[in-house]
Amino acid sequence: FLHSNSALTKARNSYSFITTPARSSSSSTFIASTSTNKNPDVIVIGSGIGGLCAANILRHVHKKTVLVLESHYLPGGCAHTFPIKGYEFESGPTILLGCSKPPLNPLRQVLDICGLNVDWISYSSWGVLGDGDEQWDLELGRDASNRPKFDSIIEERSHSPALAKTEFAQLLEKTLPLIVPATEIPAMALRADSKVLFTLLAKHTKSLFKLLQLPDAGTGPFDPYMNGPIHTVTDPWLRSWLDGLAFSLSGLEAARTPASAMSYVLWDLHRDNGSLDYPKGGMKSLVNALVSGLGDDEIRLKSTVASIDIVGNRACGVTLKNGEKLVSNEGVICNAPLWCLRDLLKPAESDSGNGGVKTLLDEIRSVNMTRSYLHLHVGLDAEGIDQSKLKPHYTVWEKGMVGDSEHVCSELNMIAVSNVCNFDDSLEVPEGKIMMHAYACGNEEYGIWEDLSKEEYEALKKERAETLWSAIEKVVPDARERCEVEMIGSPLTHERFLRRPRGTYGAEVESLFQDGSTSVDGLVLCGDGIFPGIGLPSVALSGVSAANSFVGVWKQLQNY
Ligand SMILES: Cc1cc2nc3c(=O)[nH]c(=O)nc-3n(C[C@H](O)[C@H](O)[C@H](O)COP(=O)(O)OP(=O)(O)OC[C@H]3O[C@@H](n4cnc5c(N)ncnc54)[C@H](O)[C@@H]3O)c2cc1C
Repeated sequence: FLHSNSALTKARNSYSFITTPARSSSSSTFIASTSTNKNPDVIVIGSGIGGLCAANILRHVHKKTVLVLESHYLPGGCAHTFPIKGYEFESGPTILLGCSKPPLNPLRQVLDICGLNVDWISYSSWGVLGDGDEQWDLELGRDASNRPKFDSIIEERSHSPALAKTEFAQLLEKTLPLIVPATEIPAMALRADSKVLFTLLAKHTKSLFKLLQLPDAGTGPFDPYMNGPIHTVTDPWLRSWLDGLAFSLSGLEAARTPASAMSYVLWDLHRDNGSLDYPKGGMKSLVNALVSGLGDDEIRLKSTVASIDIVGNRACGVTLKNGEKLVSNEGVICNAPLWCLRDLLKPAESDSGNGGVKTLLDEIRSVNMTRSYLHLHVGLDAEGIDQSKLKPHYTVWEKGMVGDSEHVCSELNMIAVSNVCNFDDSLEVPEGKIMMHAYACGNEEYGIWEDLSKEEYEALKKERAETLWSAIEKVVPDARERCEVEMIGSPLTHERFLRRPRGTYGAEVESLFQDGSTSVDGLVLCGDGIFPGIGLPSVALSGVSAANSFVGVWKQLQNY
């Protein structure tokens, strides 16, 4: 308790350092005065949630020294928060489940095992706004007769409700075995190499046995549950809903989303007391908690890694963009997106020990990207807005949910509107104001934004953001008159500030790395390019797995 309190103070201090322009512009890298100049055991490239989780597990559980190198001036990667005119806008995630009640997701497991505290706000419904007058609330959990509350939505919305309800009930039943890994196996049991079989055998034999009976051991896409042979969803409304739900998880329709992620989300949303969770104080408090778990000299911001130094076939450190060389005793964890990693691997033609690098580069070449994002962040005057009538989140289907010509996931159709001031009054916004974030999820084409003049670029931003504005207006009709801050983010903004090549949401499920192991000794990967892919719980899991592979099986088993 004492540790986490002092650590939080440290996080606050370091955050004020990060957000104070006068200080942050005074130096190109953040090197704490307490730096010991000793080589860390493990260097972590990137302070996304995956990298921060890996570093915390290494430090707190395995007692290794770490150094996290982040190219941005803010930590958190896609989950970072940025201050503008008194508002703390969130650049990405807001929707989480499995943080407030068991079974706890890997992210919450990391916080717990490392003694880091975040308070969680739970809520149990979000709004859905379709074309025309369509408007309904997705109520989570079960009703008095223990049926998913979602059944009554199906009843109202599907044209063949009896069929749709049966198909949904069967879907929940048939996907139940897939939640074994998420509900029975703690993240600490996993590791990014084949020795994972030993840890599972030693401590989780029954669950391992169940896992091995799953198709593809649970790592495949959801397709067999949407289109057969395991189960077929034929009802058009239900199919659209599942596609939309999947799309916000993976940037892909349901059939191409990881079956394990889909099954877990379906189970968790519709279980007894199903709810969603949000870190009180916003994503900043989550990132701060993870940063506070590291020593002052264990994270350096504005430190872009230019290459991973590989001698023979072993990763033994990195070179920064400013030429500084940093050596690690045991290896390197890369949390940067896979396409960034590609640029950090430079095989020397003359070195015959570079076979591992070439193999890894070939693997990365075969990874396909999902598309990008369009963002609209607004600060609004809240006078007269009755938040009790609003929801913390909306899914807006601008062109409808079930269309003949337009797929539910088609361009600028599904817009997420996040209204987190609805339930968290501790967020940083000026007095009497609220902030909203509307975004077109993972389907914005990067190509249309390339090679434009400044004028063309600004005009395109205005034009494309009209759809996002219209989504916000469905929630607050006079939003434009209330607006005092407006920021439109294109795929180029996404690429620049989230360091995501071509602004991508992440890797397509078919090309995810199955685990973080690589053909280069001492180089382990974590983040949303690694199974189970996109999402904070998933990247936390790959972070833990990467960290665990820096200790032997026996030590890992002793440590949890
Ligand atoms: C708009 C949006 C909404 C989302 N909503 C949700 C949601 O509601 N719920 C959910 O669970 N998930 C959501 N996600 C997905 C989730 O945010 C991501 O999957 C997750 O944050 C990715 O984390 P990561 O650890 O893989 O890496 P990233 O967040 O990509 O972090 C990688 C880090 O590496 C750094 N880096 C890259 N190259 C270098 C280099 N050469 N040197 C040093 N540092 C480098 C980057 O700056 C970055 O900080 C959303 C994402 C977005 C964009």
